[in-house]
Formats: sequence, structure tokens, C-alpha cells
Amino acid sequence: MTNDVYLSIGTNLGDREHNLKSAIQALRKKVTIKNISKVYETEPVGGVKQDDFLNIAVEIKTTMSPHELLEFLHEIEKGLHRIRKIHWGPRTIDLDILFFNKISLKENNLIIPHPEIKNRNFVLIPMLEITNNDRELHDKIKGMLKNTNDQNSVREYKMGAEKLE
Ligand SMILES: Nc1ncnc2c1ncn2[C@@H]1O[C@H](COP(=O)(O)OP(=O)(O)OP(=O)(O)O)[C@@H](O)[C@H]1O
Ligand SMILES: Nc1nc2c(c(=O)[nH]1)N=C(CO)CN2
Repeated sequence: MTNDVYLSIGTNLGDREHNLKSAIQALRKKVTIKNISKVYETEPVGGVKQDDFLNIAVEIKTTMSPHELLEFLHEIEKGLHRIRKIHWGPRTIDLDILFFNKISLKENNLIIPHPEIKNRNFVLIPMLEITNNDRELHDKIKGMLKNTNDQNSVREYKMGAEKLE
């Protein structure tokens, strides 16, 4: 069975453009990329003083289970030398599972949908862009964006030489 999954990717350490590009390349080895949002430069959410992030949302298709996918995402993070870490602190790369089909899951190491979606403009704005094919999800994101308390800025970012596609 092919699963329809949405991911959030963020980076605020080192060469951020290169980190995003490397994460996409690594994903392509095992999953099919259906859609990538624009790149956004975003103020850090969560109270830790740190540099601005680059964020994107990505739609993928995969036959992996949620746990297999989580393991794969952790491998990608390790490959990009992510150092752990201050909670909600700076990172070379962070890959989160936002939605996995329509499932709900609450386990110690995996919660789906990701519980912070509604508190994060840096997730909601790129998600609005790539959910046009799923009216129900698109409307849900629209509602969350309307009601979110997040006041942090999310602005379109022009990539230099490093294009994502
Ligand atoms: N939906 C999810 N996607 C990715 N990781 C998740 C998810 N739900 C729970 N986790 C768990 O969260 C753990 C810590 O993740 P991480 O270090 O990236 O947290 P964080 O990025 O600081 O916070 P956040 O998850 O709020 O963005 C992961 O090892 C993973 O087991
Ligand atoms: N703007 C922004 N803020 C964050 C981000 C992120 O990707 N972008 N990730 C965090 C931890 O997951 C904490 N805060």
C-alpha cells in the first residue's frame, strides 16, 4: 500500500540551503516526492534564542510504515551530522512527520499528526501551499492558521544556486 505523508523540514545551523537540498536528495533514495513547498525563512518558535530557520513542507508517497519512516528520517538526520541537542534548539536538519494518511497515533516515540502543527506558522503556511489536492486537509490547515497563536514571521526566501528540484 502506498501511504500519503506530509513532512516538515527545518534547518538553522551551517549552510542552510545545502542542508535542505541534501535532505531532499536523501529522501529521494527511498520515497517518492510528490510536492515541495516554497522555501521560507522563519523566526525561531519556542523561546530558545537562536538564528532564523529555513523551513519547507514536503508531500511524499511511501510504502514504509510510520516507524520505518521515522527510522529513515533519523538516518538522514544523522547523515547530515545533526547533533542532539537543546530541546527546540538549533539544528542542522530536523525532519518531522506531520500527517500520515489519516491515521492518529500516540506512542512514546511517535505522535501523528504532529502535536505542534497548530502552533507553528512555519508549518501551516507551507502546508497550505501543497495541500490543494486534499480539500479536507487543506481546509483543516486553513482553520488552524486562522486560529493559531503563533506570531512569528514566515517570509518567502529566494534560494541562491542551490535549487531544491
Ligand atoms: N510526528 C513525529 N515526527 C518526528 N518525530 C517525532 C514525531 N512524534 C514524536 N517524535 C519523536 O520526537 C523525538 C525528538 O524529536 P526532535 O529531537 O526532532 O524534537 P524537536 O525537533 O526538538 O521537537 P518537535 O518534534 O516539537 O519539532 C524523535 O526522536 C521522535 O521519536
Ligand atoms: N522557525 C522555526 N522554529 C523552530 C523550528 C523550526 O523548524 N522552525 N523547529 C523547532 C524544533 O523542532 C523549534 N523551533
